[in-house]
Amino acid sequence: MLREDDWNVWYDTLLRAFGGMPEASEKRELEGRLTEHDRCLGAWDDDQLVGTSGAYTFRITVPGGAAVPAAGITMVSVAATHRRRGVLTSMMRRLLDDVRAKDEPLAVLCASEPEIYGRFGYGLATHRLSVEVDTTRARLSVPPGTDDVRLRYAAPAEVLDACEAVYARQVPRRPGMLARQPGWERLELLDTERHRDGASPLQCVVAERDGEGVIGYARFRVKPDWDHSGPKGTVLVSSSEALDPAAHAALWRFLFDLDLTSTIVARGRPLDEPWVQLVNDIRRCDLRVRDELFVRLVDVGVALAARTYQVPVDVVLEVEDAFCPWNEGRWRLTGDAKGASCERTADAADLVLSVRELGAAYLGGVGLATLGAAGLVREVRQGALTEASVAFGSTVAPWLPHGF
Ligand SMILES: CC(=O)SCCNC(=O)CCNC(=O)[C@H](O)C(C)(C)COP(=O)(O)OP(=O)(O)OC[C@H]1O[C@@H](n2cnc3c(N)ncnc32)[C@H](O)[C@@H]1OP(=O)(O)O
Repeated sequence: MLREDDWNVWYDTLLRAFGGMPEASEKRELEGRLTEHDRCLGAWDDDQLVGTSGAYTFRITVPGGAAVPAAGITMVSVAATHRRRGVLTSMMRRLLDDVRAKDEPLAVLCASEPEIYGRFGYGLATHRLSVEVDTTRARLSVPPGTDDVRLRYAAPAEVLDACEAVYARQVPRRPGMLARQPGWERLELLDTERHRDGASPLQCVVAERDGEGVIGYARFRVKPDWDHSGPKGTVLVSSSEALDPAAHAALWRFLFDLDLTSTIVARGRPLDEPWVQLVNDIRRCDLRVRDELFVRLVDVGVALAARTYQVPVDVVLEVEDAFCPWNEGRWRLTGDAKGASCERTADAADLVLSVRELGAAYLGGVGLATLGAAGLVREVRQGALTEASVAFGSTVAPWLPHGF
């Protein structure tokens, strides 16, 4: 529990661990408001604060569309003077015990470094696509209906509610997305000098169709540049959502065609980004995959029963979980596209795996068969790995549009 008086020293301790750059006052103020002070931890050495961490009370979309309670572990730092003495380990112990006590079946986080959290049972469940497109060469062939979509510029704050309505309709459609908590929409509009990094203020274009209102939006900045051969500006895309293929194509064609620019940079797109299928020259897009969301099943039975499965599945999982031993043992998972149950069983195991692999596969973005091929899932009953892998899959790539 963080006392109001401790907030500034707590936040400064956190910032110092990330290099000590000061935050713009509007960002600091917003972070202060979004932080759940009753879920923050501090580690103290006498009167010296040497560790910070906390949790947000989220709901995350899982395959099938349910919004499942998940603790968003965040703001983890240990003072460099006290590193590698187990401070993070003791804070994670406390955090996960608290998550369990609150009956949240999942803990999720974005890692500063991917190596840190596997030891605590977090598996890498979603990835993000980063692109740097040479728009002097890459062009989009758009689907029918694209020209019926109207685009207009709008001040980002003025159309925020309409954009949020689009966002809210996307949340149940894609595993990994977080139901927006009050206040979080303001993060999307933060526009400090640090955010701009030499580019323009945040701009917004909304997509509309007669009778339907706003059906998509793109927020971006433009960084102008010129050399001896002419203009070579960059479009920096910060967020974009669209409700249908035509709106998506219209927005991205606009971004590709902006005058005086020759590059689009977008850092956090879903792996199944549709415009990638429309581009004439994929080699000009420089697609890179990065880690995004790590998932930890805190209550294996509740978590596995909360999602649905692409095809009927009946499998006994033997789960290893040294850090949260209450999950260890055998679980019978029975489910299909309508629902599932997951109960303890004394039956023989079909698959043996650690809770980390279960977390990686949970949102349907990483195949159990892929993990099995890496030697991380052991198949005891022949055929069980393929059956379970197909059932756990998702037709939509899981994705988290923003970090936390
Ligand atoms: C969700 C988030 O908020 S992500 C942000 C994480 N924070 C940062 O990256 C800020 C800068 N770094 C730090 O503050 C710290 O170095 C932390 C928080 C990453 C680690 O804190 P520590 O107290 O040093 O970790 P702790 O001593 O509990 O280490 C536990 C184990 O993890 C390992 N470990 C810890 N950090 C790292 C790392 N960055 N890379 C690789 N291994 C690591 C330790 O070596 C140790 O391994 P061992 O058990 O085999 O000996």
